[in-house]
Amino acid sequence: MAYQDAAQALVETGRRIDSRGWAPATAGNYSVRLDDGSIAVTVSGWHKGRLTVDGIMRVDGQGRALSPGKPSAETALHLAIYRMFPDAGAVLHGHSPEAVGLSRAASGASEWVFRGHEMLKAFPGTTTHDTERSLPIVENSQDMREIEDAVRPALLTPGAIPAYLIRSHGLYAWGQDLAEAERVLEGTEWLIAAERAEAGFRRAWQP
Ligand SMILES: CSC[C@@H](O)[C@@H](O)C(=O)COP(=O)(O)O
Ligand SMILES: [Zn+2]
Repeated sequence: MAYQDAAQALVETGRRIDSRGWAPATAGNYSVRLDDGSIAVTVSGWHKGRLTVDGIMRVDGQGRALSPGKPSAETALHLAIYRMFPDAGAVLHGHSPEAVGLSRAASGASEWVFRGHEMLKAFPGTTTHDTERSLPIVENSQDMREIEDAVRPALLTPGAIPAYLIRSHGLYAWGQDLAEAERVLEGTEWLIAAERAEAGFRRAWQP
């Protein structure tokens, strides 16, 4: 993707993610891998529902700025995904209350397993509901290297989905392009919301 197209697409993605309540305050960050191997990424501190193309910049594979601005504080996590997965073309990060609530309720757990949902087919390569997929959960840190080191083994496990959850922080999702990354983010958010609803109904109907 060329830079101008990527910047415009990221602005529109930010509006959609914010409209779902997954980008409150200045939370979240987004990126796209460009044709020349550099990365278009959100500038740190922008409200992601109010992005303009001035809120997008370019960095190289080491996170060094190639255009004016301070890249997202979590740029290193985006770069880690691009390094691990050569086919990844876009990374999205949101802070939905549901995803963060799940990560805190499952305190101490290193994963949350989704079983039997038709929505599992939102994950690339999953063709049936009759299976299970694990969402890795890692502890939060202000040291991006710690998060990357903690999550890498789970992400490289065969059958891993292109998403993980940072406890008390938010959800990362990626795909070969922005549309696929958004589908994974949305599918994962839906699965979390459905399981929360299920838990509520089960509680309500307990004798
Ligand atoms: C509400 S602050 C959230 C930030 O600390 C961070 O987690 C985040 O997602 C956005 O940081 P940013 O540097 O704007 O990309
Ligand atoms: Zn964040």
